[in-house]
Amino acid sequence: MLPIVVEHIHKSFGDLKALHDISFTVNEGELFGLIGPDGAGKSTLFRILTTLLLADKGNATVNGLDVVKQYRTIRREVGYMPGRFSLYQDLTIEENLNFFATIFNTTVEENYDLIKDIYEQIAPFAKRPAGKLSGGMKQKLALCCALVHKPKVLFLDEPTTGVDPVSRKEFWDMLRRLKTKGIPILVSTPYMDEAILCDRVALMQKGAIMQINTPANIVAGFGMPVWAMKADNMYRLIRDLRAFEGVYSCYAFGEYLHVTVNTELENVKAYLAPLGHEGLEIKPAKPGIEDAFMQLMQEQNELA
Ligand SMILES: Nc1ncnc2c1ncn2[C@@H]1O[C@H](COP(=O)(O)OP(=O)(O)OP(=O)(O)O)[C@@H](O)[C@H]1O
Repeated sequence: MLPIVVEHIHKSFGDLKALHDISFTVNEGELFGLIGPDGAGKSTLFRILTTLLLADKGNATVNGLDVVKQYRTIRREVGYMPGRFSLYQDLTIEENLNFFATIFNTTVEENYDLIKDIYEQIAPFAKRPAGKLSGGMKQKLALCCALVHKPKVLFLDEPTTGVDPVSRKEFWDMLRRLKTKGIPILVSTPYMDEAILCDRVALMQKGAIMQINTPANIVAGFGMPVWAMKADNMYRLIRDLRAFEGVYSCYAFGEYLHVTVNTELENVKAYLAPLGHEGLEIKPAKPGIEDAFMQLMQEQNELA
């Protein structure tokens, strides 16, 4: 039995198609990522799978249970960390955790082995109200609360959004450790650097899945050379490159632009030369998952 099966799910809000024909499966023990920008439909899908929202069309099962007919059992069996902070701000760390344990008819002690690693990091602040914790600590507490009843499947909706880079890294280290305990995890993120930490990912945009694969296969399937470019005036460089028909895609990547071209590179250089860009640098770049994602987004936009 697969932990998550999604078949042809559709969901609209008025005229807006939030999800369009979404299908995928999550395997036993898998860390599966839904990757996409704001508005891609990730939270809507989480809400359908955690039985908080009904799809217009399509079927889905979680741990073999139908999200419509068996919603009560699913609610008992899954852990869900919603995108927005879900804890009680006035309750302390300890009180929040005990509260979540109680509503699932269990105790913190009963499943302590599962949360021990994470809880120990916030235990020194056990008496502090959740509202007074840093973003990274809130996120650890929210994860403990989602795990306290030993869920059979874990849903984490944008757990690292708005969290500092160090806490983001720590969080992903925690997820890798959780994975070794065999809990299948569906996690969403808008951050591409987190995509590569998943076993498989679905790249989403505007309510549709563009590709599902392992991060390595997605990168391997990227068929174009990528050029890293920079100049003193990056704003003008990006504007000039995007205005040139020989440039296929161009977007900011760290301190460089990542550029793909549908002409010889020499033609791009010849186009830029008279424009007088100071400090212009052009060098080959190694394609990453961001490049694959941008290419897929562009292809989808061209089809639309
Ligand atoms: N209850 C609702 N009523 C109307 N529109 C909605 C509702 N919920 C979501 N939407 C719209 O559906 C689309 C998908 O939203 P969703 O929250 O699922 O995206 P997301 O990928 O999770 O991004 P975000 O990080 O912004 O939440 C967006 O355009 C959003 O405005």
